[in-house]
Amino acid sequence: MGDEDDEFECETPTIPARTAFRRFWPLTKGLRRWLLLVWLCTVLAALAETEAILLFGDLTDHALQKGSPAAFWSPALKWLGIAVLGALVAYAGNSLAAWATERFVMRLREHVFDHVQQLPPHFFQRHRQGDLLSRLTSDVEAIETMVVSGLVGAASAAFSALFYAAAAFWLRWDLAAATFVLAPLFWLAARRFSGSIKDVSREGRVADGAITSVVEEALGTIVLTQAYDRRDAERRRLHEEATAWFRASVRSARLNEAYEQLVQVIETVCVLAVIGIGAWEISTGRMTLGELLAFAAFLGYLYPPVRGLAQLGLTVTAATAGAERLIEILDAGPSVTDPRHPADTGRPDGTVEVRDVTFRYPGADDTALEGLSFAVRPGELVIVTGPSGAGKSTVSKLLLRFYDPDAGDVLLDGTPLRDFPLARLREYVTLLPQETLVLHDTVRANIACGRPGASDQAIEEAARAADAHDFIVRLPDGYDTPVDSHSARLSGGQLQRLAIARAILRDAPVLVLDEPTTGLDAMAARRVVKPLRRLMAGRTTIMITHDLNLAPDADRILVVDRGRVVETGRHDELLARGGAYARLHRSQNGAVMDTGELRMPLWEDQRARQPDHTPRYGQPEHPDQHGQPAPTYPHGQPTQTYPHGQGFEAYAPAGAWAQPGCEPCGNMPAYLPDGRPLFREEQAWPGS
Ligand SMILES: Nc1ncnc2c1ncn2[C@@H]1O[C@H](COP(=O)(O)OP(=O)(O)OP(=O)(O)O)[C@@H](O)[C@H]1O
Repeated sequence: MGDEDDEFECETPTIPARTAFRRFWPLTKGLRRWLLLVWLCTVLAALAETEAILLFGDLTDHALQKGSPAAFWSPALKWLGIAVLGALVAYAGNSLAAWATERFVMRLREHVFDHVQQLPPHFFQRHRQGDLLSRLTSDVEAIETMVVSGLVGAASAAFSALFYAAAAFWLRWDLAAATFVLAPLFWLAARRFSGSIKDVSREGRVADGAITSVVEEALGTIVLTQAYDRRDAERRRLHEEATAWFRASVRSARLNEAYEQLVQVIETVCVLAVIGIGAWEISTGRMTLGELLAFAAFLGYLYPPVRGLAQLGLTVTAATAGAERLIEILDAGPSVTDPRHPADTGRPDGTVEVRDVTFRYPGADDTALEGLSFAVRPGELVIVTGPSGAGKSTVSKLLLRFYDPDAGDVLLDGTPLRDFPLARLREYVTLLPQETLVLHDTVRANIACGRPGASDQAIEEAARAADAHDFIVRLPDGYDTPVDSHSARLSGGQLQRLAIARAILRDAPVLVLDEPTTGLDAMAARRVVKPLRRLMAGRTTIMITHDLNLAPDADRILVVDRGRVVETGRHDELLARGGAYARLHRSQNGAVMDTGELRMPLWEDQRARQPDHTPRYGQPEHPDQHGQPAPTYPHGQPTQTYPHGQGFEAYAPAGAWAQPGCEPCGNMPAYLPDGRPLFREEQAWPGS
């Protein structure tokens, strides 16, 4: 797998236009007969033009040169009829061509998008999002100019060129032969320019992707930019990429223009040759003026397709640069696929076994997991903890089968995960990722995506179980309020509870929670605990976390380090053992803020250190709302600044722990030392 994926880090491969064309041609299936029709329309339009030119010669010789108005009407009416017919055919052909090309673009974009959605997580870590966006938009359109417009254009231009050339030969073969001697000049000019145009197009496309990436990244980190006044740095980054793009665009325009002008000069040479020879022929009486004008008109019609053919070569060459970038994506395969012979299991009970698993990320030097083993019985809660980079999140990726292990197996109810159909497996194992993922849709749709087709009642029940119903109904449109990931309407904790409601609705037997309280402040984390417990009840849960507040609840704790389990046991046993877990626990308690209910043991420690439960800074001056004496503070001044949780704990009056809006949570503080409630009622809608 390693070799196969190393390509992610390679330069985009260069490929010939023919290979690129063959790669995308199958996507025209179903459109080909329409393309043939477009080509037929072009042929008919060319025939109409030819007839019009012959009528023009006729008019010149009979009506104009002889000054006979009577000779005007018949050819003029025929010409008009042909012009109208030609216009209708051209309209139909061009409309059909637009329909076919847009359809192709749509199909190609969906094809690439669908493929991208199956790619493994490391693909997205190694490619900038903006660059992927530009590949899915402008590069997709470039391919169209190669495959559909390119092909139809080439076929039409080739036909027109041949047709007008034949007509010119038919009119005067000697004159035609004399002018066609110069035709290879067009081909030489196109050849001279095509290499440079491909290089410069490639540079332009890469720069285009880089600009989209910089803008996308800058908008994603706008708070950092503003808070650290990084506007100049971001502007410089954009300027660098924009300069590359600017240079490529200007060079490309210059090359195209130079080619155009060179072709104009070649055309002028041809026209002058015709007029020169024509003048000679007329003077000797071998040709009429009408014939010469008709011949010149054929040449006038002949040049655009000839020039178009050469230009098309350049367009296709430029589009190949886009094709290379798309093929690079399409060649990146998903890391896992559906089994050929899927296991025929019903809903599993939820026994999970990780058996001697070794895993290395594609392209990485070191193994992320090394002989890792553990088992979880149905309904158990197992916490996987350990230092940063130990391999905890990698465990979650293997449990969801984003990757298959290099050695060993991950089993669900005794069946290897690779034997389950992927869609079915992800119904059975639900991930609650560290970053709360929100769809750009309504609150209802965000919960319902846990189980598409769920009834409104089921959605509401899930929201209630996730303690989300109350804040949802306070939103302006309740469940129909639109939200998105950058929405300021919902706090981190509220978004997390939406995600919990979604997971409750999904009702999978196995849950993988990746740092469910990380990134939440103490109060938000506290509000998430009860919904989390409801979610975990009766399900096999593997919780990956640094936060050890739920550790006492766990049936087993696995301490992972450098991809191996270094300790395992229950919270008390591991603390008593005084090993890696005890050290982790100690370091966390020394560094982390209070998370309310989660931190009961700490608070009890605190109380244990003050056996008489007397507030540290003296006796109360007045009783608080619960009839408890309010504490006094140094110099008798209530303190309102709490630099961190520990400071707060030190000030919190013993016995005042109760959270408004939640059932009594034991001896937790409910009020700040100055009497304000510790937990404000949630504002569902800032400013509402
Ligand atoms: N896409 C990747 N490609 C290569 N190596 C990776 C990739 N993702 C993770 N790793 C490496 O695998 C190892 C385990 O990473 P993992 O994310 O599982 O650690 P973790 O314990 O979850 O860390 P943290 O607590 O900081 O999230 C680390 O050494 C990490 O650098």
